[in-house]
Amino acid sequence: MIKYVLLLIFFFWSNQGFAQKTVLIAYHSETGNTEVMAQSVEKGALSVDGVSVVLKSVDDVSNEDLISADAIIVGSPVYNANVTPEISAFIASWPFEVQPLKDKIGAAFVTAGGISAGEEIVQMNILQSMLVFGMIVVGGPDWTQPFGASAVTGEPPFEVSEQNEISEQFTEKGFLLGERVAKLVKSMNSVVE
Ligand SMILES: Cc1cc2nc3c(=O)[nH]c(=O)nc-3n(C[C@H](O)[C@H](O)[C@H](O)COP(=O)(O)O)c2cc1C
Repeated sequence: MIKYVLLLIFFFWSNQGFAQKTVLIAYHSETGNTEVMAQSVEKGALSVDGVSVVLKSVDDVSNEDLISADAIIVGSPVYNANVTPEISAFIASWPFEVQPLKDKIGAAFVTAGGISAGEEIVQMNILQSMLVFGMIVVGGPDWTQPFGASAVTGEPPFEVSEQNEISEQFTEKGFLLGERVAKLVKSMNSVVE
């Protein structure tokens, strides 16, 4: 009898979403600011028990990383009110045939020199691209960060020093975004076709 109960538990664990979920955080950073935000997003995701987190620069992300992730959070610096060429090329390289990224959770974070000099546009660009891949896009946990997380790095009073000391107000939003995505991914079971 006990054998059948254990078998049943294993069946549910492996098929009904109890297997450990993975959050992939993929970012590009030239001067370190977006990397600092990515680390805050990572801390937030790691604060949720039972979720594994992979943090990588986009140069190191493989198709296998993308396909095996249950959630993908993309971070970009704002360049001329757009994602950087590296993030654009990264998203353009995502596998598309047979929709392998469909129903994965997607989220975005950015860093920008100026206040309202492109952050929301770039967050939305990333989320819009994710929608093309059939992903389920989410923002932060409340109205103060509806499109994900962003940090201002070049305009007073938020200019960062050479140590990339981003204001805690922004890193906290990165943390909350990572935490939200991890909580959501953990609560998702098998997805409807
Ligand atoms: C070519 C270039 C274009 C940029 N364009 C913008 C922009 O349109 N709006 C803005 O707020 N910041 C802009 N910035 C500033 C960066 O977004 C900002 O410094 C960012 O934090 C850099 O991220 P990183 O340190 O991760 O490379 C630009 C920077 C560069 C180098």
